[in-house]
Amino acid sequence: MRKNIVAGNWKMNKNLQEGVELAKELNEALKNKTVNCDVVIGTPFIHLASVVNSVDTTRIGVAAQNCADKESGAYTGEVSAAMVASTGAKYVILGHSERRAYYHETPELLKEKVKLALANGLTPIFCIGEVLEEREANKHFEVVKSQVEESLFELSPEDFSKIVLAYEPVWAIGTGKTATADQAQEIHAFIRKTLAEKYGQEIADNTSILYGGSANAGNAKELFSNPDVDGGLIGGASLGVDKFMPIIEAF
Ligand SMILES: O=C(CO)COP(=O)(O)O
Repeated sequence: MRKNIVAGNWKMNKNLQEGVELAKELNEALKNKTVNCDVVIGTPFIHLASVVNSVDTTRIGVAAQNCADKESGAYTGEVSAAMVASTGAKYVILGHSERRAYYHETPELLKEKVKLALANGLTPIFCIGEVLEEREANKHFEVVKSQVEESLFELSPEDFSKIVLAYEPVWAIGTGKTATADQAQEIHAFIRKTLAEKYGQEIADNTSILYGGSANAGNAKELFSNPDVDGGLIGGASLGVDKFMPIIEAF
């Protein structure tokens, strides 16, 4: 059966010392506590190794927020999937709308990143989601469908079954405007149906589909109570244990 996952995406926040401190605080808060979801934190690259060494990685999975589309070599400034994996990180967030919009990441490029992440044993948390104009034009279903088709549907069923999806409507990210529980359920169910048509019901049923976009302690319970919402990818509210723990405990 699919897993419930609450994943933090710190984005470009926290210097190294602050990041390690936050990771340690979260580790402490989770100690001796039973929670009903897997917990992941997505840190900047330079934090990865220190954060991995600061937490019980059987309780907290560590994620990079990106990786290169090339294996290795003369690509100044890039960080490969193998390098990410060598830190002990287990996940990589790929296809975030901020990377698509600000760094011009294309479906083709993301396809390469996903392949390399999988080849290096990382679990991709693959982000999809429409912008406001697409939602208003009622195009959100076709947008998310093509996002998964374009970057993921060449994967073998075995590889696809290692993917975690995150539906993040761009209009809800960092805006304080969350999708309603019904809007989230409607599109998550549609995404699962899309997966079932391609890979069969069993793989679709086993794929975790997270919601992201202004999720917080106040709305997490309602969002997560939907049958097709398997957790959250949390930005702002993952930057403090006081805000992140209640979301973890919403399951
Ligand atoms: O983009 C997000 C997570 O990847 C969501 O960010 P916020 O939770 O800050 O809206």
